[in-house]
Amino acid sequence: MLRAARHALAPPRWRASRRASPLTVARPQPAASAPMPSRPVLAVEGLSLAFGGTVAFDAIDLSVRAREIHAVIGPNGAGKSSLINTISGLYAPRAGRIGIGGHSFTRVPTGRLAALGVARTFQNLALFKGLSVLDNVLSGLAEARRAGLAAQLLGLPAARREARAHRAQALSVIALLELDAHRDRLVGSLPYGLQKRVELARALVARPQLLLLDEPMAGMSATEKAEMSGFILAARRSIGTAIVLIEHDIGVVMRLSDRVTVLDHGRRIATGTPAEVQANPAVIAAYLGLDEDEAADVTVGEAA
Ligand SMILES: Nc1ncnc2c1ncn2[C@@H]1O[C@H](COP(=O)(O)OP(=O)(O)OP(=O)(O)O)[C@@H](O)[C@H]1O
Repeated sequence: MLRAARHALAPPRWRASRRASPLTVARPQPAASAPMPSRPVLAVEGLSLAFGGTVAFDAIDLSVRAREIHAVIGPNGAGKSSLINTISGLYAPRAGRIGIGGHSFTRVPTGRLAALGVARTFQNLALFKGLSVLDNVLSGLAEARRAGLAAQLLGLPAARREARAHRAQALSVIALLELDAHRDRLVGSLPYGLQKRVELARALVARPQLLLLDEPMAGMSATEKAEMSGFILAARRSIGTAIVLIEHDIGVVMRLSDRVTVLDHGRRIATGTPAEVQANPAVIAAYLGLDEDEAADVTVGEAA
């Protein structure tokens, strides 16, 4: 029986023909035409994590360049979320190092993430539902606030200047993500797709060098996914942010990403361009539950 059944990654049409690669997705436009600088903003080396006896991932290398959109994909339980959670300091790895912007850590200090230029979103929404869109976006600048509480309460000039600058920054990202019309609405009153967009706005407001997106399109309709993909590209274009993207929709991944890393059972089995990865027998095998010889026999469609 195909193991694909356990993979939420494979849309039904991929399973229809055993001879069609689940990764065969036309790529309408290259995601990035500009040459990329070589220095990575994220350099993960030999990273391993276990929960007691359960290995979440092992000996993972991952390098993300400035302005790159780098997807991390893999079947359920492959270790994707655990990897992002470790990169953002929520979990302590048992081995390996994480380099961020010239600093190297065995465990990333979560309290310094914003200062390191890293922002993230979560698989499940983590917004202040009783606050407006604007206030939620402003909360993404809480760690950037320099004026002390007393200065803010007393309305001292430095605190007022900072508040004005932060508001302008928040309004600019709200405009970028086309949330202007909803600016003063309570987040809890918005449809789910818009709440995910607010979460993206909050992550972007501090203009991070590196953005970690854990399933930003989960639960979205095809139209909402297309919109969100456009906003992710706009963020990269306008802010220059490098993005690590965990996403189950392979079509989205293939269209958006510059490079893709594939995990399976906690191991990295491939890294390459979308075209390289979708032609890789080990990747096809992981998705279809075939051995590599069988996978080599699977028809792989051409990437544009
Ligand atoms: N907090 C935890 N405690 C114990 N085991 C965990 C924990 N989080 C993850 N795991 C285990 O680590 C492995 C990797 O899980 P992880 O959630 O990172 O995979 P994933 O690729 O993100 O899966 P999915 O696509 O379903 O979200 C799995 O075996 C999972 O059961």
